[in-house]
Amino acid sequence: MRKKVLIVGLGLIGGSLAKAIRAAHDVDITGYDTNQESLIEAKSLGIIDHYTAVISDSAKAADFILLAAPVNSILEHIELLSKIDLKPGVIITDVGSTKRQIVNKAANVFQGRCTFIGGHPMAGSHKSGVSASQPNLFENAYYFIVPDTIDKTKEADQLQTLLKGTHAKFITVTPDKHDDIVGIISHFPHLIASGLVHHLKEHPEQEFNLRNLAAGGFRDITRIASADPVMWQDIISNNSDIMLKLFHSWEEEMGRIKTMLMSNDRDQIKTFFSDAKAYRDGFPQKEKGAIPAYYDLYADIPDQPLAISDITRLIGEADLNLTNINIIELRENIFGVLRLSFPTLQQREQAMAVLSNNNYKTYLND
Ligand SMILES: NC(=O)c1ccc[n+]([C@@H]2O[C@H](COP(=O)([O-])OP(=O)(O)OC[C@H]3O[C@@H](n4cnc5c(N)ncnc54)[C@H](O)[C@@H]3O)[C@@H](O)[C@H]2O)c1
Ligand SMILES: O=C(O)C(=O)C[C@]1(C(=O)O)C=C[C@@H](O)C=C1
Repeated sequence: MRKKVLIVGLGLIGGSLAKAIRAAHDVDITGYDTNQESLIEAKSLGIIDHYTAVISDSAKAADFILLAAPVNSILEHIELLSKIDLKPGVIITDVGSTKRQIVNKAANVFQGRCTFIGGHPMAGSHKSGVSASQPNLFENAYYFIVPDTIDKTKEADQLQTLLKGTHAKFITVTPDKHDDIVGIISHFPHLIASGLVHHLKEHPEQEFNLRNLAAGGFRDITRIASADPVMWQDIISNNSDIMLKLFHSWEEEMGRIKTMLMSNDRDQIKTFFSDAKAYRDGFPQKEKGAIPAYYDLYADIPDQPLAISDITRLIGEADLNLTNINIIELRENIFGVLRLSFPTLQQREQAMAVLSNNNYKTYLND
């Protein structure tokens, strides 16, 4: 019999997981989402087999339940599931970006009656919704597996087998360790990115229309500020104690920079940048999670009508999956640069070949 999977929340992550699971297994997938349109779209794309407006019957029949809604909705669903008579042996997991409250809540309400193993794939996007989902979103990304204190090796293996189509690299950590790690690498940077946008928005020189002048650098560093506010509201409020701890070290860092500028010591300024560059350049290039979120290709575009549509047509005809497109700079009568993002290295290489064969100049900037 085909195993039954219930996915609660069919957005970017739920939809991408459904696609990855389907790619590796012949399973029966039911979707539940408060947004009816997501369900209809998921069904019509063949991501799910069925959808439901109430989860109880599908939950009772499920072998695996994946909670992929925002963090607070995951907490609500854990509570709800604890009141349903679930199938013996069912494995429940989630993808929420914080883990202490989720794993604790599950341990408290399930009381060992069924298996809950927290999860968190370290890949994503500032885009949301099932239409942005991709089967290979998690390829080579780290995927945190976060059991509670009870030994759940056998069930964790079963979960990883279900998720093998993600081609992610599983790493087991405690809830405390998880929230500390993602605090520094994901949540705190998100606060800073949104803070930088506010900083620009509140700047007095608004008659120069600063947001139009903000070029590639500002756009790159603030890309994640375009992510879904509800998702981030839940993440930050669940991890606020760790954010507050990180503010101490951040303020110290800002203080060091300020002192360096006040002394205007040119050697020290150079060392500041060269140390940061050396550390960042040492990040693994071909793995997702750290950098790059996508595989970016840059192409010169002449200031001619239809140049962009010609490039996207060539990429579409080659059956390549363009995950993002961004015009870095385009002024009259000069070349602009188009940043094209692809989900895999291989697709980027194919796009490079297609564009070069059609006389477009392309670059990498990894
Ligand atoms: N986006 C990322 O980069 C990323 C990466 C890893 C983990 N996560 C985590 O994954 C989860 C989902 O994020 P996403 O990016 O897929 O968001 P998304 O907005 O694309 O999808 C969330 C889906 O959940 C649905 N939903 C909201 N409340 C619900 C409820 N009460 N019951 C059922 N469905 C509900 C929404 O309608 C939406 O379809 C979040 O917990 C987030 O923290 C996100
Ligand atoms: O690539 C992005 O846009 C993301 O923000 C992805 C990102 C991250 O911070 O790296 C965001 C939240 C998740 O919990 C995991 C991944």
